Amino acid sequence: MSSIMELRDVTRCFDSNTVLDHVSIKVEQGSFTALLGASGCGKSTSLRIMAGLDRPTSGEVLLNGRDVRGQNAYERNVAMVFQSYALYPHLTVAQNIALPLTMRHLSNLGRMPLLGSFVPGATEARRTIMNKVVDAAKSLGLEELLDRKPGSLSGGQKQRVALGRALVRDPALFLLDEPLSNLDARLRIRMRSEISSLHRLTGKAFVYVTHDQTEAMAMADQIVVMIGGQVAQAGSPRDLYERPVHRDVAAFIGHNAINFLEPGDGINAGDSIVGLRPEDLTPNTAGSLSAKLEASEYLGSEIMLSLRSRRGTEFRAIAPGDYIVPTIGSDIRLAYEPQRVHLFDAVTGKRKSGVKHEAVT
Ligand SMILES: Nc1ncnc2c1ncn2[C@@H]1O[C@H](COP(=O)(O)OP(=O)(O)OP(=O)(O)O)[C@@H](O)[C@H]1O
Repeated sequence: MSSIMELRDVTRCFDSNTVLDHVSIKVEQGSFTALLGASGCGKSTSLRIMAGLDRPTSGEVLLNGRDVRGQNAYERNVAMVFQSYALYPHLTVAQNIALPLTMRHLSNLGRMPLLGSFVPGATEARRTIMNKVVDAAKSLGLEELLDRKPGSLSGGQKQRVALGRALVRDPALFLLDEPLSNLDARLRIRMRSEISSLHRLTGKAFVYVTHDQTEAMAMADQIVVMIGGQVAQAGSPRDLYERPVHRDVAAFIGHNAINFLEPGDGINAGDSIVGLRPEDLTPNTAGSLSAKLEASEYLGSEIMLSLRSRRGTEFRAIAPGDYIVPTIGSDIRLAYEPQRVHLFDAVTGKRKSGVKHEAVT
């Protein structure tokens, strides 16, 4: 498959501050790529460079295989959706959605409400634009709101208008910068599936910036994990969950924070750090790992157990919802599948393979 967008060895410095450090990212045609990482890791800067709103200090930016470093944002066929919606408060929903088309297809005079009708071709152009606006509004459930002003809309509706404005441009690439972070948790989940549907509907590539791993896991087919201005790992959600190349990636991915156990915590893996997810560790009287039970949280379908190793490390395990929780303070045994153990170098944090590990009983 060919890339619609590629950052090739991009570095971006602001004075002496290197914000992107030799970043390479490939976005395939029609894919959904999430740029995931903590605040300040360089996600937005990468997206702005893709959009043409910022330029790399060195490295290449390829849109459809062509170097676009010399092109401004408006010359690239990409649409960007911001967290802040960036809507014009004095324009109606229809006018906000139509804006990129009116700017492109109507002259200053043609845009004027009355005089515009005397400009040759303007009426026809307006009709075409209105049809596109109505189509976009239909696919986003905004038909009823076309005459309203942004001030009277909810956060979710405003974000839909911002998406509509991107949609009417029929761009080659959609760039979305934390578009859901101003919404409450329930609406975020709903909008998440709406954005996924929009992606399927358009068949275009989406690049989506987020610091929320759940969002990235739920929507993306490629996740690019960025740490400190570098790409730590790029791959499918499953790759990243099952084979994180670094302990920091392992710590970032997964609904429950992964446990890191050190030598002496009960699993002998030489001097490696052992990564074991709570969902891969469960109470079992025949289990090989022993720990003190410190607390339990009943979550309905499962019970989250907080434990402490004999060396003093805190970690967590998950028991099924019908597990009879022993007295707090007692020692319990836990089992895990050996293939679910991740081993990381204690110094570099890099994933190790081929190192044996066994429980110390
Ligand atoms: N115009 C600028 N001038 C100086 N420093 C900047 C500029 N833009 C970004 N930075 C710095 O670059 C770093 C990366 O910023 P960026 O916005 O790309 O991070 P991010 O991962 O998107 O973070 P967030 O999730 O908080 O938006 C930050 O330390 C930021 O302060």
